[in-house]
Amino acid sequence: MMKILIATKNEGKVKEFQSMFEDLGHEILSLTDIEGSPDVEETGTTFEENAILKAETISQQMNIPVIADDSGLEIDALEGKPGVYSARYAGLQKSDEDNMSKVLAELQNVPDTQRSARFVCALAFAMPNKKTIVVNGECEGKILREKRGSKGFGYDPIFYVPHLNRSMAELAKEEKNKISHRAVALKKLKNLINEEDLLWEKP
Ligand SMILES: O=c1nc[nH]c2c1ncn2[C@H]1C[C@H](O)[C@@H](COP(=O)(O)OP(=O)(O)OP(=O)(O)O)O1
Ligand SMILES: [Mg+2]
Repeated sequence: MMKILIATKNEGKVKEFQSMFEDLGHEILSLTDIEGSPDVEETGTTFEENAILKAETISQQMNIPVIADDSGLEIDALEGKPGVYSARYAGLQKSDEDNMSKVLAELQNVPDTQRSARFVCALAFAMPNKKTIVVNGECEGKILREKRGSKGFGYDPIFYVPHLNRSMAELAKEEKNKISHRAVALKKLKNLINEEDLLWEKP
């Protein structure tokens, strides 16, 4: 078993990573376990840039392998917004409720046929003295007219998953962790890590 540090302070992400790494039997730590850990400023303009920034900063500081996740919601009717600014869309207090209210208000007059959106996730895996690996995942859906469900985190209650006919917040965690942008990206990362024998024993 290995300890893997996820460079995030988002409890929702931590839970999902813990659950998705269960099969490999690794212990998942996050910045919420480390007192006084720094908040890495997300100065990038793409998910990839921010994921690399978070992973490399923490990996260099702690001298251990680190995975960072930068993710968000792209809404076509808003030309891709909130995008990389998803967490702070309604302000620096980073409130999921305020962010969802802002999106719902902005889409009030947008018809059902034009409410397409996707969750996007970039994962960066930074190791001391090795080249950082970056992978991406997406999950397509539509923005609902009101919140539905109470599972998950972030924008999940207003994100409708057409092929499951439920909102992301109505899915059991096992269901979300099969189809989410984060799950798609993590699967690619696990494959790369195994292929290149980078870190941990093969499952
Ligand atoms: O599966 C998801 N379900 C719903 N919403 C989601 C999801 N994945 C990302 N999101 C939203 C939450 C937040 O508004 C933004 C991530 O922002 P992002 O900067 O990557 O994360 P964060 O600031 O919460 O934590 P941290 O930077 O410490 O990892 O996208
Ligand atoms: Mg952030």
